[in-house]
Amino acid sequence: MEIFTYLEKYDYEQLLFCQDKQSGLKAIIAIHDTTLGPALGGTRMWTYESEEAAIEDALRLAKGMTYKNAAAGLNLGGGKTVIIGDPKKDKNDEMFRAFGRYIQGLNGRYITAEDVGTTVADMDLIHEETDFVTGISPAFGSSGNPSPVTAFGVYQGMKAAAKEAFGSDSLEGKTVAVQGVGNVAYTLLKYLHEEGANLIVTDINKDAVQRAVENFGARVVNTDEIYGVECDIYAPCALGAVINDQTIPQIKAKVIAGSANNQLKDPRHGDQIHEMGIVYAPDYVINAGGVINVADELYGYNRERAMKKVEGVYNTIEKVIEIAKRDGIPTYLAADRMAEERIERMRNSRSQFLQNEKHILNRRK
Ligand SMILES: NC(=O)C1=CN([C@@H]2O[C@H](COP(=O)(O)OP(=O)(O)OC[C@H]3O[C@@H](n4cnc5c(N)ncnc54)[C@H](O)[C@@H]3O)[C@@H](O)[C@H]2O)C=CC1
Ligand SMILES: CC(C)CC(=O)C(=O)O
Repeated sequence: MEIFTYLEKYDYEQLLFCQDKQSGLKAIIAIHDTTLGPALGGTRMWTYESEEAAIEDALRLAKGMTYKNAAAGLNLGGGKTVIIGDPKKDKNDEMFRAFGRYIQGLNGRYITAEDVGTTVADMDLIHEETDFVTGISPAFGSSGNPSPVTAFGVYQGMKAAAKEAFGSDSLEGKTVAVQGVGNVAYTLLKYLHEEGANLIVTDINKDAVQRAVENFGARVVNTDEIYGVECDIYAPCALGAVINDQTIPQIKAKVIAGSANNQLKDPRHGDQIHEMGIVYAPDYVINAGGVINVADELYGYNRERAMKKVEGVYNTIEKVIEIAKRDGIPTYLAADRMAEERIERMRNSRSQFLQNEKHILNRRK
């Protein structure tokens, strides 16, 4: 990859490589756009096939955060970190402390939180070195683990998409195929089970699948069978690029609504599912609950206020569907337009993000 060509093409502001030999830290922080405010996005720890794959993931995820935060109405820009390593084997306290110092060095241009492979305990270690971290332990006045709140937002967005596809937002009796039964999906399954949905699940982790069977009566399928199962709603809740040339011909669902980031392998896959009449709830709109929740920490965290805002994911999905119908475009494009228009309006009145006391996480103390 020609890095500067890529950065220029998609208008990235900054890409940082952070290395600490002692702890084994190899982190990549990507800051896409800070027009709306400091870049807020989680830290993913993953075993990447190559350094190039890690860079690409950081860049794609950071751009996704710009759009997510803009579409959610947050005054925040987009950034993301990936740490190269196995979250089950390669973590140590010094690694997250070293990473925290790198974040501190950015002086508020980037604020982090959890993502796949990182936990509240990891955020607490980062917090030893910097205040520019959210989703730390509630004992610090923080919001804690964002995953259950992300799940609540996905549940709301799924209902709004179901309303469009089936004429009612009730999920009772609907069959939902959930791919990945991790932190977000587990709580999502709980909401769906409580509403009387039939559940089909898959995961590479057998224990995770077993929990879903025991607690929610879910039926299990193999990981490669989930795309083609008979269902009303397909909920991708594992990793990205799952809507692609191989999977699209198998999909029987009328709605795609799940938490995974970057679900479309390429934009043209969004066009294809639109042509098939599938109601697609754009990933970064439906999964914004977590970031809406952690962003509330900037105002002194208030759980009730945060949950009220997350409930708004229902209305945002409705709005995206409305724009798509009005303009005769797929929902992924409608969401992009909505986000880009908001950023453009702000860009016209202010350019680069400038640190001020509003962005310092001192009010939660
Ligand atoms: N945690 C959060 O608050 C947010 C998460 N997301 C996105 O939602 C997705 C899930 O996040 P979490 O639940 O936090 O992650 P997680 O790591 O807890 O769960 C992911 C699950 O997917 C499973 N998995 C991995 N590869 C698979 C495959 N090929 N087939 C089936 N299952 C597979 C894993 O075993 C794991 O159980 C990710 O894409 C994440 O970026 C997006 C917004 C916020
Ligand atoms: C997990 C969130 C708090 C932020 C994030 O990185 C995301 O929404 O993908």
